[in-house]
Amino acid sequence: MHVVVTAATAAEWAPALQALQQSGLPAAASETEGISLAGLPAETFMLRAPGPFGLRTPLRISFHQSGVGMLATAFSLSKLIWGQRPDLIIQAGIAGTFDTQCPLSKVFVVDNEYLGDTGVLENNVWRDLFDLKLEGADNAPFQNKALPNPWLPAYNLLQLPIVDGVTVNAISTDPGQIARLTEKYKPVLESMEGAVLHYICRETHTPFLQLRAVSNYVGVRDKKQWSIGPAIAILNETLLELIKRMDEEREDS
Ligand SMILES: O=C(O)c1cccc(C(=O)CC[C@H]2O[C@@H](n3cnc4c(=O)[nH]cnc43)[C@H](O)[C@@H]2O)c1
Repeated sequence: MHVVVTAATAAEWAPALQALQQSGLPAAASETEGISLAGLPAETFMLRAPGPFGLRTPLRISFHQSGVGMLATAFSLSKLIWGQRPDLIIQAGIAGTFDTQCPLSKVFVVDNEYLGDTGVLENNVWRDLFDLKLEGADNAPFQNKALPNPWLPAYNLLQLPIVDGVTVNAISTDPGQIARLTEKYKPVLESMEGAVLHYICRETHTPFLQLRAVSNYVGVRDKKQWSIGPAIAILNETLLELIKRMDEEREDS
């Protein structure tokens, strides 16, 4: 089984990569493109030896940097999927939250994703592709105007809290925009790549999981109030725990 961990920036998965490098697990040069963008060693880690009689294939973990935003992510994830056909893609990243009661650094998995800035803002009313009748509510890959993750029951092995997310090209700063997105989609998280993962993986039938740690409250522009370091630390601890659980579950099966 080949699992690819992808993030907008290499910084978001660097602690997990480092932990695997220091673990002594066998590492092989990976064909994963994108990782070289970060100037980091291209490696694929093999967890556990194949089972008795060599019947079980090892769990292969490799790392991929998609770039920030929808455009870079769409290109690099498409290339990754068509080139390597991974068995699972885990998008690991930081995110803003719309929930002012949510503690910073909390880790979630995302079910429904929405495109938060594809449409038109007219007289202060936000109309998305479905309102504009440019897309059908259930036209693939959409389902009920959203991009849900049907693989969540299979891969949310740590039973992390499940929330919905909205994806934007430009981080939301305007209170009016934040209110419109909150009212229309009721998202807990905002990212710049999530919906792309859901869209492309649904289209290509590639299992996926979006794992996000909260780094900031949406709309807060003072970077000193962001909590990027702690969010990345807990995100990577969770990622390693998930990989370990995945490996154990394969051992049991
Ligand atoms: O501070 C800025 O001006 C700025 C402009 C563009 C991007 C950033 C990032 O730090 C984004 C990195 C990464 O983090 C995700 N992210 C984190 N918080 C949010 C948010 O409130 N809204 C949307 N995305 C967010 C995003 O997925 C980026 O890839 C800073």
